[in-house]
Amino acid sequence: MASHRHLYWWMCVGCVVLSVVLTAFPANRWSWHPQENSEESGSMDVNSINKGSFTVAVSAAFSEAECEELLRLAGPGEEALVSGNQGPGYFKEEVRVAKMYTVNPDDARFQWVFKRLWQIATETNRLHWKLGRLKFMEPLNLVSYTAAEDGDVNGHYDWHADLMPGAESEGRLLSLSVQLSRGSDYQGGALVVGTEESSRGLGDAVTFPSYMAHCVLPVSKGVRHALVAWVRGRVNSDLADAAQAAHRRAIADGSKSLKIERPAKRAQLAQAALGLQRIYGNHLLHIGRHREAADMLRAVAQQDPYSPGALNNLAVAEYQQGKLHAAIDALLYAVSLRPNDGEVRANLGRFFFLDGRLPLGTYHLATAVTLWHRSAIMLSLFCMTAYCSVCSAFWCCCLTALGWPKPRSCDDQEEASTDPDTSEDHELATANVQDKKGRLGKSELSAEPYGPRHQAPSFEAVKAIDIGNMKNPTRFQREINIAQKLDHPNVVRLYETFRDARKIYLVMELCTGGELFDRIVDEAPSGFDEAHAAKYIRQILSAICYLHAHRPPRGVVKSTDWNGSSRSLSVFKKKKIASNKKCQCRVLGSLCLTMVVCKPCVLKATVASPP
Ligand SMILES: O=C(O)CCC(=O)C(=O)O
Ligand SMILES: [Fe+2]
Repeated sequence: MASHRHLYWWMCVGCVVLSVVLTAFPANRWSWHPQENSEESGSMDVNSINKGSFTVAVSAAFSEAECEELLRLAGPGEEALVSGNQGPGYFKEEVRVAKMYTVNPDDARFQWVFKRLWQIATETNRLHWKLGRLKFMEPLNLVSYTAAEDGDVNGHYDWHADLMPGAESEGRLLSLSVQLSRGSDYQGGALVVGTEESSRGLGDAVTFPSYMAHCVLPVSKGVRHALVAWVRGRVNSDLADAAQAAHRRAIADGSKSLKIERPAKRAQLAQAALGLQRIYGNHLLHIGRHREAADMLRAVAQQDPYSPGALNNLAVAEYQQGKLHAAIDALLYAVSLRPNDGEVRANLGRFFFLDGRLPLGTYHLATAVTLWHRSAIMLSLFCMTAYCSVCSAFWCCCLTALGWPKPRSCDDQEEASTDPDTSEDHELATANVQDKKGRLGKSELSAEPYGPRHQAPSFEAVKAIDIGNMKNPTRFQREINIAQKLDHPNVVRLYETFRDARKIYLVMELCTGGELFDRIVDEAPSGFDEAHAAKYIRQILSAICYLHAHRPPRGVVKSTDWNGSSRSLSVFKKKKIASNKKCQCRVLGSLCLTMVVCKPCVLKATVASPP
């Protein structure tokens, strides 16, 4: 035991050290600084600078030969399916389908490119953007968007903003995109900033503030290559206003129906207006207008629950308002759509933790840990809590100081239940959410799986079932669907299900009373009398009546929680039961269901009225 404890300890310490090192690794370590590279590469013709509504373009910033040279140096690039990380607690998904080559600032072959881009950035900023002092450039991305050959997803980059929340002193200020393909070499694939399609001229460079919503439409034929750069500097508060104004303008103009394909499993098509709303919602969240952010993101999630990050950021916005349960609801729904999303899992784990549901929190954080290293800190905290309260208190303080969410206080709870808008919010969240098959209906967003907020939360048990041992997964899924619909005080509730590669997890109501049979045996000597029996039988029959009324294909009889109500657990086939001579019963007319343990009189056609 002692050696186990040591091992545990060292694992925890290792996790924490690794996480701190990874977190603290300076973001600008690979950055390109102009001071070290002050030599200019020729002057820029200001006449080649064209100002649009949302962009400033420099025509022919790179010659045809230079564009070819860049493509030759960069090679075919790597798959870059996942992108669009919007910072801690934000969301990553298949926002982008492209191949990507990263150009590091210390790569001698590309120094002239960095210098040229720096010149474009500083010049357009001086003349038009006036975003403040530009400090340095990040590694460059050479991206290629290809039309899909086999009916798969065409290369694209869904609506996003390039902002990096949290890095105020060295945030992204300006984004640059250089067109490395001829406009006639591909179809679709336009870079749209706000509502403005940018130039397709070979070698043209487009600049726009990094807060601006933009996307690359799907390439339906050929390939589009582009070189993308981001310039960083201090993000001042004026930017927030400028960003809001720009987004509002973009949303107002965003009536064009812009369609971005999603993989076949996601039937929905992203609409321009919706994408812009999502970006604006994220932006509101970033600048601390949580309530407005939640309203905006909720509206987006209702129309397109697959909209990247909408549900996750909605949850963050709800949490920021103290509505922890609403945040959990949104994340449960997000997890059901994207079980392998680390950001969503990490947030769900944290929120379950804050809600005092440690096993669920641990489960979700553990799932997230491989995808998002910061969760390791929280997981370590869980581990340490098990052994040393002093250490866990210490780490709690550290994490709180680092800005991790504080545990929900009683005041928060009060606020959640008394907030006059809660019900309205919730109603909004419930309406018209589409499930995976595109059906309209209520989702976990609306499921209120923890009971009304004014009630004490019920406790749950998680049952893990090995997928490998499952004989008939379709039948099992059908059972789950039925069980999820059942809601009766004497029928065990199935709140939620989720799965990983090997197991399906059933989050069920916790029944702590043990088996009814054991109870009878235990109590029999002192007297498990008729009155006692009648009480339980009445509860069982009430459950049976309910099940029968709902006509599920199976019957359910439960053990008890011994808090006064019995709960069904065992599942039997009706047919099988009907042919079971010993236990056949004809109670309540047509009812066919096995009583695991019951008095002979109950099995007769008539029963006495319950007391
Ligand atoms: O492909 C482009 O032109 C722009 C890509 C982009 O927006 C990005 O990488 O952030
Ligand atoms: Fe971008």
